Amino acid sequence: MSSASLLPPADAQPPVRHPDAPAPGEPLGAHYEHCFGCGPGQPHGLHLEARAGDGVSLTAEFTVQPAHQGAPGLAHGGVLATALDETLGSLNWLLRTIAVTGRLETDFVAPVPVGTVLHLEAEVTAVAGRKIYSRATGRIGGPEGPVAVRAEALFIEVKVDHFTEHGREQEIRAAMSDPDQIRRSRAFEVNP
Ligand SMILES: CCCCCCCCCCCC(=O)SCCNC(=O)CCNC(=O)[C@H](O)C(C)(C)COP(=O)(O)OP(=O)(O)OC[C@H]1O[C@@H](n2cnc3c(N)ncnc32)[C@H](O)[C@@H]1OP(=O)(O)O
Repeated sequence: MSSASLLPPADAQPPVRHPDAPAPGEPLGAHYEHCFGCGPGQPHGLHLEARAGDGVSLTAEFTVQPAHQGAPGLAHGGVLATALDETLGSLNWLLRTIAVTGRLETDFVAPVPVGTVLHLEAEVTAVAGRKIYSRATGRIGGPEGPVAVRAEALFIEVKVDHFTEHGREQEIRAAMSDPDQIRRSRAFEVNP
């Protein structure tokens, strides 16, 4: 049961896949090397790998590591929420919109043991102005296995300034002098 703020308003529109979005099956890659969700430069990060699906949908996988435990041998709930957040955030690549999580509601349906591959799928359900509504599920035992976690979210579109104004200066400076980061950020730029 989702809260009222996750129900799209009456004037919401179906999402529109950007013409330059990666083709279905293509990996999306990391949006930032040091992202805890997807970055290759985070030793204990989730190293989540997402692939574009049809429309504004995607799939992703994340293998639960010993560093991700909450209880002995089981994934921490916050880490599972991170996997859902990252998966849902990756949808914005397909819209070519920069957006951050405003609200994330998570159901933990079954425990997820260490060593498990969490098979995630996510889709944008509606867009209303700056508000992007989406949902995701995570399954264990295979892409068709039982649901272990699910989430609904509201992402809010922001400008690149959101990061440059709020982020710590040393990381912002490092990111802005990294040609790969500039290339990834430009992918989001929308022509006026
Ligand atoms: C370079 C490439 C890198 C790309 C980088 C991509 C990173 C992805 C990483 C994974 C995702 C994350 O974890 S992102 C990190 C976690 N999230 C954050 O840090 C966000 C922190 N929060 C904020 O900065 C702010 O609250 C914002 C930007 C979300 C919203 O502030 P704002 O811009 O002033 O907008 P505001 O007017 O308040 O809200 C706009 C509309 O959204 C609604 N709204 C706002 N927040 C909520 C909410 N929590 N629940 C319900 N509704 C909400 C408002 O009612 C309003 O509706 P109406 O009146 O218009 O109807």
